[in-house]
Amino acid sequence: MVAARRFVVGGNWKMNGDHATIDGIIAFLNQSGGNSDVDIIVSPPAPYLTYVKEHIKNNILVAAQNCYKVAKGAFTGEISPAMIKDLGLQWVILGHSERRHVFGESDCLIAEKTVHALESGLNVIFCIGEKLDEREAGKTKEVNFRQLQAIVDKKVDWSKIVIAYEPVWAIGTGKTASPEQAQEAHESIREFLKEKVSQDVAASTRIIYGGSVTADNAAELGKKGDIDGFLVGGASLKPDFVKIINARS
Ligand SMILES: O=C[C@H](O)COP(=O)(O)O
Repeated sequence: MVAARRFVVGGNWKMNGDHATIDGIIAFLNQSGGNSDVDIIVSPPAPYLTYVKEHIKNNILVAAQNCYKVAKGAFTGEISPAMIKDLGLQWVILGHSERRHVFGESDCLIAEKTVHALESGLNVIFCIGEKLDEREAGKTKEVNFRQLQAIVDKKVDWSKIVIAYEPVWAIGTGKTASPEQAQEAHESIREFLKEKVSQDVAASTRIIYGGSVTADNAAELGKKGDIDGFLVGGASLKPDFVKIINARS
């Protein structure tokens, strides 16, 4: 029997913050008391990973925002899963739309990075999602399935993966997917996993939603059966993030 999926809320700080503002975020998170029913994962910029790990409460996990596909070497500007592990961290975000569309990362590279991160002992928040023109062309499923197929082909350990469905048109735009639009996409992703991987993986893999999640829309999104949490950008920098963490409580 497959265990119930535990709610997970990630805060992706992207390239934001300095010691002063990060101290403020740590303060409101540490004061919030957390939520024993929710996995909380914050993802600061790489230079602040250790600082956040050392100052945030132990029940809040810390993730890197990216990593490369090998352990070490002449790859200026990159960090490796081995380094993330060496900092005492367990999570990395891969395939974020900004990595795909601003930095031109391909499905193939993201799959290679995912395999290496998993083999190095990290858990991965694996991001997928369609652009506006792709949605308008009726290609939402096609894009999501293509991005997922890249790791299905690699026979990965799905117990260490959280899928983040983040429609690109909803990221940082204030245009949240409606609960129905998000549920439809999540349900189709779960069907895809059932068909391409297994019934158990489909039932147990957590699929979280990202794209203009706020304290005002999180509760309705979180009521949908296939939405297992959120990956939050802008709102994760503000005290309202605590309300998003508690949206399903
Ligand atoms: O990783 C987070 C997503 O890109 C969502 O960002 P946002 O909440 O600012 O739209």
